[in-house]
Amino acid sequence: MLHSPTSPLPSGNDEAPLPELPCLVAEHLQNCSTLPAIPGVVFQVLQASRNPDSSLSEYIKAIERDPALTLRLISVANSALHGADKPPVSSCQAAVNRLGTDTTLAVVLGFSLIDTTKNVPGHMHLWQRAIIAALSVQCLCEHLCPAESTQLFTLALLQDIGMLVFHEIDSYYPVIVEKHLHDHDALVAQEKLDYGCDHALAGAWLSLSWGAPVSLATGIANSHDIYPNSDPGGYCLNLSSQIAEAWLSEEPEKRLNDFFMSRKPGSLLNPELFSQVIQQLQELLPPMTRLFNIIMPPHLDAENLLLETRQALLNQNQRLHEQLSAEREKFKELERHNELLDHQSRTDPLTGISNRSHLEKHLNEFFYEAERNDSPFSVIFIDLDHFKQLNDRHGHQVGDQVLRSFAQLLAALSDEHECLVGRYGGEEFLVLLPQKTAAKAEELAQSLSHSLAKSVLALVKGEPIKVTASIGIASMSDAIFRSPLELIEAADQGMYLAKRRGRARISRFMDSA
Ligand SMILES: Nc1nc2c(ncn2[C@@H]2O[C@H](COP(=O)(O)OP(=O)(O)OP(=O)(O)O)[C@@H](O)[C@H]2O)c(=O)[nH]1
Repeated sequence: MLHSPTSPLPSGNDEAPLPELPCLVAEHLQNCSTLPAIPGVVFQVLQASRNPDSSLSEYIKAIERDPALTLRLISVANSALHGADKPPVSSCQAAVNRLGTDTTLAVVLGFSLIDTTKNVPGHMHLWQRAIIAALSVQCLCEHLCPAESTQLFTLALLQDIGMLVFHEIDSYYPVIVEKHLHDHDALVAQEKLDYGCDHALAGAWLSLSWGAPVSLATGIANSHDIYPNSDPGGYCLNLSSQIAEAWLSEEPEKRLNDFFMSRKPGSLLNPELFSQVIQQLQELLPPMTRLFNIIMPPHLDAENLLLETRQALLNQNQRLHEQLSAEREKFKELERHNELLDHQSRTDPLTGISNRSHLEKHLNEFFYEAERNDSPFSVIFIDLDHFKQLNDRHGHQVGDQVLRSFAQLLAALSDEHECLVGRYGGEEFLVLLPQKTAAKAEELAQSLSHSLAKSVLALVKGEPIKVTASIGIASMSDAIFRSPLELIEAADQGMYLAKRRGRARISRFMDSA
């Protein structure tokens, strides 16, 4: 961006924290004789507003020089916007007192600018937008940030005055405005492309050139910024622009409804506030447009709009509710699926009891816990006898059935005693007995042998199939085991001893030593 060759600022404003204007705009602002001239009265009000030491009487003295302006200011002070529930004022002093300096300045500037520009093609829309935005921001601020209300009223009313500059610079500008009449963001983007800055910055410098306070100029410059919920003043300003744009669109009810429905979750604009703002605007707009001498923007069917908004809200809530239920169902489904995966990762598919990796995980846990606490921990290693023969004689399917039935016996055992049972591989099974001594493990092994002896594990053509098992037992107290694997190997050795001794029996690792 080029530096402006000659600053449009009156002396004393050099410290204004504004970005520089592009050369083209700065030159026009400096030299353009057709830009709206500020009447002497307004100039004096501006002077007073720039001086922090000015008293209200200086505003009043300046305004009283123009009886017509004084009358209009009194009317504003008595309007529904400022004078509702208050006794009417009849003097300039009382009006300025009621309105405060910010609003007085806005109204005085507004009157003068509107009077001088309203007959220029395209300008009426600008002022209608300004009035709707100013009234909206005032209504919103009353509820969300009353302390900022008057300042933001001024800002909203004057935020688009920079458009007057572009109207003077470029005879094609009215076409651009017309093209983007209902899309302010698109207009701003086009201005930046064509002139190197938007009308907010041009308006800020224009206001400074008239002698407006730096705070007002900065506010105008930043009026297109997007403000978060946490900055209620800025947020109200954003909302007011959107309301004004929707109000002046071709389908105001629909656009306002869409605008409300598209607000972000957690927005400060709740349904009650929205309906209050729309109703207040309906009441305030006619007298205000009369006061400012501008054409009344289209009248809305507010009742219908609010009905539609309420209905849309209900539909939205219903949709949200349905979405939430669907998501909950999806989540439950996912949970079920995860549970299934978890179960599958722990379970031996043939027998339905714990698989080897699950056994090993717990073996580690029990082993190190016993080691740490010097507490008992025993392991039972079971190998079904002559299983190859069984498979060979009756087939694999019968073998599978036997494995499943044996696993059920083991599972019943784990229900009775605090232990973990699982298939270690092939026809080998493990029982892990945390907190159990070798003697307890032996008791349990015997009980298993007895129930195995009584159990029919499969039927082949009505013939009962029974099996025996060789069982080995190892316990933490049997030796110094350096790892969980060494304890399992010891139980395995016990099992082999049982095999060597003739199968269908129980042997302890201790006996093999
Ligand atoms: N049906 C079936 N058989 C299996 C399965 N896994 C391993 N086997 C069989 O189990 C048999 C184990 O045979 P061996 O290791 O020789 O042992 P054994 O025949 O039981 O003899 P001993 O252990 O000495 O009593 C093999 O024939 C394997 O094919 C399985 O999932 N289903």
